Amino acid sequence: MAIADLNTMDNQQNECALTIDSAYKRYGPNSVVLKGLNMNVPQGAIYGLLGPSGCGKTTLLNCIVGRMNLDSGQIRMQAKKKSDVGYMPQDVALYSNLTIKETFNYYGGMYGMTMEQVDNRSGEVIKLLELPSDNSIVDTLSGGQQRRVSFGVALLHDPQLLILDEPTVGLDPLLSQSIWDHLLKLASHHKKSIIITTHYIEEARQANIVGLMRGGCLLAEAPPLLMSTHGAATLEQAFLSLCQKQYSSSEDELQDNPSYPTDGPVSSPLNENGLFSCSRFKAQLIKNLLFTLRNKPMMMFLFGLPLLQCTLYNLAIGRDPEGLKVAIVNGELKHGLKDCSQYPLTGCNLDLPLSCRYINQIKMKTINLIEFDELSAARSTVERNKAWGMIHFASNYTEALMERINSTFETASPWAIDNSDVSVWMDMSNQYIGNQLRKDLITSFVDFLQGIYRDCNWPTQIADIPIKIEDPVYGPRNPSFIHFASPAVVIVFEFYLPMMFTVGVIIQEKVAGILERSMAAGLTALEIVAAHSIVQAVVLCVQTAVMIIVMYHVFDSPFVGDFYWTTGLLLLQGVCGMCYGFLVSVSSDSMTTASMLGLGSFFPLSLTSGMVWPQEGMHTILKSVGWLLPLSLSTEAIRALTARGWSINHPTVYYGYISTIIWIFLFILLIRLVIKFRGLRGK
Ligand SMILES: Nc1ncnc2c1ncn2[C@@H]1O[C@H](COP(=O)(O)OP(=O)(O)OP(=O)(O)O)[C@@H](O)[C@H]1O
Repeated sequence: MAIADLNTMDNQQNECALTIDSAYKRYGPNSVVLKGLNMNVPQGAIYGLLGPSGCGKTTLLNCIVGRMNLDSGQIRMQAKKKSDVGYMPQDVALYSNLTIKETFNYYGGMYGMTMEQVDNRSGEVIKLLELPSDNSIVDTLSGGQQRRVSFGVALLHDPQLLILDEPTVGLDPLLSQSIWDHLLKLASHHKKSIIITTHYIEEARQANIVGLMRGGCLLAEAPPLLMSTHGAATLEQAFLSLCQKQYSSSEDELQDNPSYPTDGPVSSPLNENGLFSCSRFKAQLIKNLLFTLRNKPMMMFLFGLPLLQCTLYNLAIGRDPEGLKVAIVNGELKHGLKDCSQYPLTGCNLDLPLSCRYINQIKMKTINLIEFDELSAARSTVERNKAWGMIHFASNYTEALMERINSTFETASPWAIDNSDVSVWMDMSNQYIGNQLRKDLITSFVDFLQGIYRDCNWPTQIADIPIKIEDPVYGPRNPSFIHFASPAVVIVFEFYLPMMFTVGVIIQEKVAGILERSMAAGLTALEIVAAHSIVQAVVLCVQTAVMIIVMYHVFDSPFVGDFYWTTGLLLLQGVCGMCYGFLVSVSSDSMTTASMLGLGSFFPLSLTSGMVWPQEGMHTILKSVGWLLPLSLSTEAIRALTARGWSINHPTVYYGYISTIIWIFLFILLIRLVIKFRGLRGK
């Protein structure tokens, strides 16, 4: 039973609401879904597309409404604009935290309806579909109620062509029948054309025309009665015999056929309704605001995270370690450290044990000394990780030190030199703590020696190393790691927070099929970007303010530069992060891929930004290309602005601006390329 044999409609071409010729579509070389499918949907008829699961019904509808393109073939439609079509996808595809009314307002905006029109139509639809109160949040509705809202969205703007992907799944038989009655009325009284997919033969019987689909081909299309009289007693039998015929034919071999036609892509003839419409933009913006404001975990994430991260950063990082334990063996004190309490710690008493004065100086650095009699016991404590190092004073330390002080390089004896050395063994497995202890021991010694010189009225400069560190040109006298890293931390947060927000919102909508449904209703990429950017801009301003207050006011990261240029660069960095977020969103089809792209880039970008280590200390290769990355030059610019007070005239600052602007344009270019080659939805 060929299609031509069953096609009894004269001059159908002229009366068709939709005609499809030789449609081919595949998802991959071994996944051909549509195989030369032909289809004719008459004007003012219900066309029941009947076929088993996986035969390609949804793929076909997606190509008709413009959610994806055919690889080859032709689609002709009487409907010209996307708003002439009402589409109900298989998934519910609704914003879960909007009310029914807000959902209708949103789609009304997509279709360019006035508020009054939306109010009137939504009232009719709610009544017809027996929906609960229009203030009910979609998420609180049952599965069946959500499907009815989704159906209501397709009916809302009274389109001339309705495309419904399994609208009656999950509905009770009475409601299903009332929906079918309404569809029959729409077709017969209002001359609406309706394509409806279903698995159920019983249901398809009510359609004016039934298209039997299997394995990507339309086996036959005709009124149900006529189909059953063409050699088969029932619709079921007609379907069965067609399936058997197809099985013995060679159509199934198409998958391996190297001559798969690829003269496409062939897109839906429905035009885009213009690149930008105020009505759609407004609907999208209101929806974004409601979606963000109602999403409490997201609100906490957006505003709580910068606060928490900046506070934690300041509390957890950059402080000098305190109370470090060090073992001590003092050979010149008979009864151990308690002897020190008998001796004065000031004055020019050069015959008393001077090691006590040095020990006192060490204690001022908040080092905790643990006393031992034997070197072996002290060493074992360090080896057992109970102390970070050990110090040893020889039994005649004071005598040797005084001889060393009083001698010249000609008269100093090896005995004096040996015994006046304070021997130190360190646990250097922790570089930061090891270096800190070493520095503390050396500076304590200089302070101790200068104290003796002062008390003995000798010139104290002699006891110092002959380098005079004057006031710094930039920065404080004792800079900390936290001050070094804070520009990079601010830049990294400023880049990644908008990136995560953008990815979170877009991918969530994409995965749920909501984005595609809105785009099938006419929403354009420009409107999506514009509406998201406005919400993102507000969020970004608040996040930036939070970070500036916490980093530079609550805590004491240096900020000596121009406030406006600094804030400007931070906001620009946020825009750059948002653009990267859009790029990740259009390149990913799932939250997992998006997370991998986001997290995968976080470490390389933050490590090379100078957050952990100065760029000057990186490997030569990295140093030569690292400045090309999006966070490197902007981090240096923020450091120059906040810590050095340089202005926009300085190359370090304007290079930061230029680099960020170039990256923004680069991301936009990449977004356009990805959309061009794989579409917003992906292939
Ligand atoms: N994005 C995709 N990538 C790869 N294969 C896909 C994709 N979408 C669908 N397919 C495959 O294409 C075939 C047809 O799927 P489609 O959803 O069009 O079938 P269907 O007839 O609508 O099924 P159902 O009635 O169960 O919804 C299936 O084998 C499916 O696995």
